[in-house]
Amino acid sequence: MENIFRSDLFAGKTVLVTGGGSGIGLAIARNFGTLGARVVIAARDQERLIEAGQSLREAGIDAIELAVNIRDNDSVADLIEQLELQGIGIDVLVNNAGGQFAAPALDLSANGFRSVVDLNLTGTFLMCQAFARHCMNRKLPGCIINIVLCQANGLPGMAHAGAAREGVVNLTRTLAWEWSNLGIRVNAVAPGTIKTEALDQYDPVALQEGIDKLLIKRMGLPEEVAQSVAYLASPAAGFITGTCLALDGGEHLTGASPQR
Ligand SMILES: CCCCCCC/C=C/C(=O)SCCNC(=O)CCNC(=O)[C@H](O)C(C)(C)COP(=O)(O)OP(=O)(O)OC[C@H]1O[C@@H](n2cnc3c(N)ncnc32)[C@H](O)[C@@H]1OP(=O)(O)O
Ligand SMILES: NC(=O)C1=CN([C@@H]2O[C@H](COP(=O)(O)OP(=O)(O)OC[C@H]3O[C@@H](n4cnc5c(N)ncnc54)[C@H](OP(=O)(O)O)[C@@H]3O)[C@@H](O)[C@H]2O)C=CC1
Repeated sequence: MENIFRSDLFAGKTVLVTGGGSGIGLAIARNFGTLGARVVIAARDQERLIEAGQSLREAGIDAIELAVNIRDNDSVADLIEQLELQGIGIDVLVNNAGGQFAAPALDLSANGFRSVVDLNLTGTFLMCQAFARHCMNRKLPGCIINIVLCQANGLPGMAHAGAAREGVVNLTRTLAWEWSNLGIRVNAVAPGTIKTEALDQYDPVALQEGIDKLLIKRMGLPEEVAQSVAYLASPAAGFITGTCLALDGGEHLTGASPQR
């Protein structure tokens, strides 16, 4: 897909993308790298992360991979400490790591609910907090973009994820308030169904039914998410904070979420 941005837009900037070893996160990292940024990709699966890092470097991108489990505060602190020890300052944080499983609310165990909230809400908060402290230490501004998912009409079949992601949208607004005096802009992007390998875990018939109900009848592309994220991180979005951008083929209007 054509890149609409200037190729040196993020020269001199460093962008940290959680879950950057696969799917949407890797597309986001590749896009920032193509636009001149150094990128740090962080996730749990080291093998996949290294392979992703190599693919970025082969494309001429300055890429570093580091391990993190965003659900674990010590792991998050360790990630930031490693970056600081290496003299790497982060300008943009993209909280992309996340996920869930499909299950009717009546069947969800307390632990199953908690694990999805832990990953998507608590994990995102821990990363945001560590990043804000890092910005304070550097005495420099920053930018956070939280990837959520289209939950505006509720998320039947994924109550835990809907609650967690709506929590992240509210967190986005609150942190935009609290950290405006630090020069940190905080925004979110809410994708609908985006064509990545992670969709293999969902029923293809249900997926197609959802797409048929959209205003734009196709899946979104990871590159489309990546360009929206780049826009929100760019100076062109310098007056935007506390928002959530729906990138979903109109799903937030049509309520096309299938019974998952
Ligand atoms: C119809 C299609 C709609 C498509 C919409 C598409 C929109 C969204 C797309 C995406 O988000 S793409 C997704 C990207 N990746 C993922 O979703 C995978 C992420 N999953 C995970 O990381 C983990 O599975 C998890 C959800 C965080 C859970 O990990 P954890 O290590 O905490 O799990 P466990 O310790 O194994 O289990 C904890 C608890 O949860 C229950 N559980 C786990 N998986 C399932 C499952 N598939 N079904 C039911 N229950 C599950 C598990 O049983 C444990 O509960 P207890 O048994 O202890 O009560
Ligand atoms: N594809 C879609 O249709 C949509 C996806 N989304 C969201 O976009 C994001 C990316 O999705 P997508 O690329 O499709 O799926 P992926 O499964 O490829 O991406 C999820 C990423 O999160 C990382 N991750 C998961 N748990 C943790 C953890 N505890 N700590 C650190 N990293 C973690 C995974 O890496 P690892 O396992 O190595 O840790 C993986 O790289 C997710 O938050 C997803 O829910 C939102 C709407 C739609």
